[in-house]
Amino acid sequence: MAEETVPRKPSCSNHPLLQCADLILPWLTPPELANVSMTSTSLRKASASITTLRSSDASRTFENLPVPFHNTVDHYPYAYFLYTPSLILPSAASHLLRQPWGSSGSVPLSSAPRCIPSESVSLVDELGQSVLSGCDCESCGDVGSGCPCLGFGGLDDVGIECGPGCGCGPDCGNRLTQNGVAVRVKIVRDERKGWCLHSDQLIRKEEFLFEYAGELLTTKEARRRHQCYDEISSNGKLSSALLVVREHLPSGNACLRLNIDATRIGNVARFVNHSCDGGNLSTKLIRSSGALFPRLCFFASKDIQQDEELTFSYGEIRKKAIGLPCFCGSPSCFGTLPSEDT
Ligand SMILES: C[S@@+](CC[C@H](N)C(=O)[O-])C[C@H]1O[C@@H](n2cnc3c(N)ncnc32)[C@H](O)[C@@H]1O
Repeated sequence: MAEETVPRKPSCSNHPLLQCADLILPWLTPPELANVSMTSTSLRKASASITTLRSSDASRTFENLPVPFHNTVDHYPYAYFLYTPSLILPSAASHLLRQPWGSSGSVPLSSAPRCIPSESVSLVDELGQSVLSGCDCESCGDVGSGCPCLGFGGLDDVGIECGPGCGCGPDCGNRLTQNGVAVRVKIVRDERKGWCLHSDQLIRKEEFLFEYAGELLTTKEARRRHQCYDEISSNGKLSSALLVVREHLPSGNACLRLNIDATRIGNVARFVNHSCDGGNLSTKLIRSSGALFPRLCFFASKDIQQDEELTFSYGEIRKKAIGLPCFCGSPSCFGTLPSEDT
């Protein structure tokens, strides 16, 4: 005899969105997640667990070490931005509209592009001699090994590492800055400065910390975005992270301008705040043999204790200007943050 079938009311766990919540929710922005969480108790719980996972690692598992958020001053659990562990060209960035963040399964590290896909280049001096040719070594971390990349001199304030133009592989010891964030850091909320990057371990003077990753822009596009960000950030709604770096080329007459925007897509370096006394970080451009562009890398300019905030100088203030207020707290504080107009 056939059993009597009682039509069931659809339960919450049968909600189509809940059944694939783990697949969909990690792709949502914070406002979208908040909207979804209001629709049922189960989705509220699922959204809460996404938020917990997001605040436990800003790097979306792209880095070797998790980078947690800590906030005891207001209700923001994390800052929302897309993550890239290395420089990215705008053509690639424009395709990157969303990125999963907060799924219980992690994104495999191998899917993270570590270097911008660049064509092999060779830099030449005024006589047309190649000054950065790469090496044929299979392994050249040893200073005594005679690797030409280690012995190179000629560009002031520019470090040289092995790169795509070399015969060695990713494990070569002369690729110190090419493996993502090298020290334990955390992102701490401050009432006046917003998010701040802090050390979560003792860091020794001259140790490498991380590079400044983001979108590599043309100067025209950087100027356009600067103007746009200035307008929005004047009402306190945006913390822009567009950095301009100038590299003087060997001839002394030419200057390469790098515009790196980490506002929408970036890495942990986008949380480093300004300090008028220069802070505890110094920057250096690192060229890798065969890579088209140098990368801006951060090193400790002094010993840094665990929990100390990591800061550097955003630039000089040459004239009195009306700008965003500076709260660096150093005795030499100028009162205003450096910008293109100061
Ligand atoms: C690159 S972001 C740094 C991270 C930023 N605090 C955040 O919450 O995302 C630069 C912005 O941080 C803030 N900032 C950086 N240094 C500061 C300082 N010394 N005093 C006040 N605000 C600062 C300004 O809003 C600036 O536009």
